[in-house]
Parts: sequence; C-alpha cells; structure tokens
Amino acid sequence: MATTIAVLGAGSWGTALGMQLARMGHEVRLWARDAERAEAMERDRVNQRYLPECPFPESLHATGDFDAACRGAEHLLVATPSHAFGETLDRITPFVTAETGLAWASKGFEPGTGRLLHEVARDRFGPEIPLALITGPSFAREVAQSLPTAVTVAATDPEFGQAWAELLHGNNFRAYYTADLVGAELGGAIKNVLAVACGMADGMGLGHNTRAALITRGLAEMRRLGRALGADDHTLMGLAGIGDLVLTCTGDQSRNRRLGMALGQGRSVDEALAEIGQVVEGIKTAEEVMRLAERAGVEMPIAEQVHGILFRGWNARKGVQVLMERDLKPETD
Ligand SMILES: NC(=O)C1=CN([C@@H]2O[C@H](COP(=O)(O)OP(=O)(O)OC[C@H]3O[C@@H](n4cnc5c(N)ncnc54)[C@H](O)[C@@H]3O)[C@@H](O)[C@H]2O)C=CC1
Ligand SMILES: O=C(CO)COP(=O)(O)O
Repeated sequence: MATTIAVLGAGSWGTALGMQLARMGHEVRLWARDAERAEAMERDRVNQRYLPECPFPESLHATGDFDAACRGAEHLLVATPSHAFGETLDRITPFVTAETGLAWASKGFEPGTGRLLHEVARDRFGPEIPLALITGPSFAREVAQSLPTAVTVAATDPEFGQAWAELLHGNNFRAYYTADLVGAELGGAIKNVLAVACGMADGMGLGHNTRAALITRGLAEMRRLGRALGADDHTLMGLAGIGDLVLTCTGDQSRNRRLGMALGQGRSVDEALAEIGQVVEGIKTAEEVMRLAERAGVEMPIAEQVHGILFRGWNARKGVQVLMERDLKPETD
C-alpha cells in the first residue's frame, strides 16, 4: 500500500533510498539541511551534487523544512551520517510514534561512546517505539540506477522489519529481514574500517592475494567482535557482514576504499578527504571499533593498524609487516 515517507538526509544514500521508495509508489519527502540545495533538487528533479545522472521519480519531493517533511508522515527514515544521528533524533522526536516507528540507514557508531545506533535510539524512545535498520551491500548510485540489489532490514519487531522490507521491496531491490540488530549494525560499521585497509593495500600495489587475505581475516575480526557483543554469526556471514565487506573492499565506488587507496599512494588523510568530498565513516568508526574491541578484550589487528595509521601516524607499509609477522595460530581463532 502506498504511504507517505519522510527521508531525513539528502546525501547520496538518502537520495537513492528516497528514489527507490518513490519508484515503489510511495510519496517521499526528502529533507536536505541546505534549503537552497533542496530547492534546486525540487526544481531540477535531480540531486545534482551526489547523483547527477539519476532523475527523480515523480512522487519524490525535496524540502529544506525538516518539520514539514515529518509532519503527518507515516514512516520516518534517517539517512544522515552516523555522527549526525543523535542531533537528527533530537529534531525528529516530536514526530515519532508507535505507529511511525523509526528506521535509519546510517552505518557507524555514536561518536565518543561506541554505542550502536539502535542503543542510542532505544535509550531515547524506550521499548514502545519499533526500530529498524537498513543495511547491506548497496552503493547509492547503483540503487538510484535501479540495478539489482539485496539488503538486510534488521528490526526490533518482526512486523516492523517486514513492513520496511515491503516498503522497499521490488523493482530490482530485494530486502531480507532479521531480528539481529547487533550483528547488522556491527557488520555495516566494521566493514568500513576494513575497506580502508583493503584500499591501502591496493594503493600500495600489494596485489590480489593481500586483498583476499585482508577480506578473509577482516571477516574473522568482525565475527570475533560480533561473538563478544552478542551478534548472530549468520548475520555477519550474510548481506550485512561479508556481503557489504566484499562490496566495499573491492568496489571503487566505496569512499572508504578510496580513502585507503589515497593513503596507500602516499597522500594525507586531509588531501584524500578533500578529493572524495563525501562522508567517510571508516575514520570515526576506527576509533569506536578499537574502543569496543578493547572493552570486550577482542583482538582486531587489522582494524588496529588502520586506527594507528589514521590517528597515530603509523606507517602503512610497516603495518603490513606487523600483520605478516604476527605469531602463527590456528585459522579458526
Ligand atoms: N552512499 C552509499 O552508497 C551508502 C551510504 N550509507 C550510509 O549512509 C549514511 C549517509 O551517507 P551518504 O548519504 O553516502 O553521505 P554523503 O556524503 O553522500 O552525504 C552526506 C549528507 O549528510 C548531510 N549531513 C552532514 N551532516 C549533517 C547533519 N549534521 N545533519 C543533517 N545532514 C547532515 C550532508 O549535507 C550530505 O547531504 C552514512 O552513514 C553511510 O555510511 C549506507 C549505504 C550506502
Ligand atoms: O556502505 C556502502 C555500500 O554498502 C557505501 O560504502 P562507502 O561509504 O565506503 O562508500
């Protein structure tokens, strides 16, 4: 059934998801924090900055008015970067009810605390408000172009998860659902840090063997932290984990991979970020992953190297050496 959906955040991902929902016949209000940009999008029927080659479906409307986007909307979807999740919750709170629930598509943790975003939302709204997260291997441009894509919807309530899967599902977009928010959130966040590592290796020209080793041993790190924090391992072996890990470690559309490649080629973080000009979640996430890993007593040597290179001036080539020289151990660990 067609409904009205507010999508809060008009970067590449909010725009692409808004387009998918509009293609499914829903009335979509896409909020951009920059009112001029919202006006230009509404006038030109395209997000010129992030997805210039993808015209908007008819039932998608951009606005710079947050409250107007949310007022009367039957569903609410937050698609800001994770560092803006908390402040977006502040603004959205008056519009959230047990009927609307709250969904989001950000991948990362609360900065400074390492809390998962569903913990932040749960804390804010209590158990009465159903929550859902959309995650999985999904480059915005390919979704905007309607290329076949499959994602995971993780939700606190099965009906709410299914409802979001149904809102999105169809038109070359498949949505699976799960009750494992912890696994879905960890997978989507940690893969960004590992994509930086793979990008670095490729930037240094280390070859395909290195890339495959980083993906596989990176997955082992993800699953280890997942086990410690109560994730269902099936989730990490599915779209939200290995699926998104493979996509971002190998696909050059990934901003995290591109950051890594630039670092591997000898550019600085600031130079790389200026070139990419979009959010690179893996940077802040590297800090929070290390915080969580330390707290849980879990070894994450690849994530640790990425963190050291980003924040402590460690050398990327030396990092590879450190990883290669670690003590021998069984592969199952
Ligand atoms: N682009 C993609 O392919 C995918 C992105 N994601 C996730 O979606 C989230 C958003 O990323 P993108 O749209 O790709 O980023 P982007 O870099 O394309 O756009 C970021 C947008 O967020 C807005 N923004 C920044 N700070 C804000 C704030 N404080 N309040 C409101 N808006 C703010 C910016 O104005 C911009 O419109 C991230 O967590 C990302 O990991 C998830 C899956 C796919
Ligand atoms: O999460 C993504 C695809 O699933 C997008 O990855 P990047 O943020 O690295 O571009």
